[in-house]
Amino acid sequence: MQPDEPLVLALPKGRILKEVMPLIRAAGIDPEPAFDDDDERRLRFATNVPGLHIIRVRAFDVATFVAFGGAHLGVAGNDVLMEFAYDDLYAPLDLDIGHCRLSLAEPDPAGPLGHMVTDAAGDTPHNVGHIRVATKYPNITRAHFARHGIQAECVKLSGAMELAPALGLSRRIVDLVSSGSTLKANHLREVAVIAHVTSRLIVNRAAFKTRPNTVGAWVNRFREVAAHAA
Ligand SMILES: Nc1ncnc2c1ncn2[C@@H]1O[C@H](COP(=O)(O)OP(=O)(O)OP(=O)(O)O)[C@@H](O)[C@H]1O
Ligand SMILES: O=P(O)(O)OC[C@H]1O[C@H](OP(=O)(O)OP(=O)(O)O)[C@H](O)[C@@H]1O
Repeated sequence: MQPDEPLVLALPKGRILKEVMPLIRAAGIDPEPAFDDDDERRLRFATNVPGLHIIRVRAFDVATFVAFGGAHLGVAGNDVLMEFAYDDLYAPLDLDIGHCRLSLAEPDPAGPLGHMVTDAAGDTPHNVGHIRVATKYPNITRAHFARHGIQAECVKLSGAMELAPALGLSRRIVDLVSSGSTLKANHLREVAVIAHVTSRLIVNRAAFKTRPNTVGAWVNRFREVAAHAA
């Protein structure tokens, strides 16, 4: 990471992008027009700010790009930050967007999956020394159950976790919940909230130390913008 290299800001390309762009623009950053073109195949974009580029990557990869120094700044949910627990980044600012929760869910006893008291791993609601859970968050899930003295075997999925109980992968899932409508539509119920989730501004620690004037100035700018939006 050379001091004269452009600063790189990593943004998640999925659902959070719509919520984060007003903050980016309020901070005075306008990406080149191609950024808004869904057919554009480039992933790195110049902005109106000389020496500041934006990359558009998957939400789960923002933390990795920033932790490895490929990007200096980024926006990521604390679900992603908890899952990876990178030492090389820090999250100085809650942007108060992307509100949801990371929860444990299981078949709703009153619904058509209510008969599912066991899963392929043999666990029951009353015999849970070892259980199986389908999730995109195996590290958080294992740590959560370990705190309760339970060993969780995780089936790693990248989406559509809510299908797992009906199709026999696992009785339980750990996934993000916002309105609760996805759980309901799949005959599941939320049984425990593991973490409340919002999106954070994240910063590569080394970049913050070696380029305090530029990286620190952006952190301050986003702090002002977030305070004003609140
Ligand atoms: N239902 C939701 N409501 C609010 N925020 C959410 C919700 N689901 C996810 N988020 C937040 O958005 C981030 C990205 O969501 P998700 O992992 O579902 O990716 P995506 O936007 O579907 O894109 P992709 O899976 O293609 O990377 C999550 O890490 C979380 O912080
Ligand atoms: O409680 P709700 O308001 O229904 O939201 C929860 C859903 O939102 C997220 O999925 P998303 O829509 O991002 O799709 P994905 O499975 O492709 O990540 C999450 O994984 C849940 O499936």
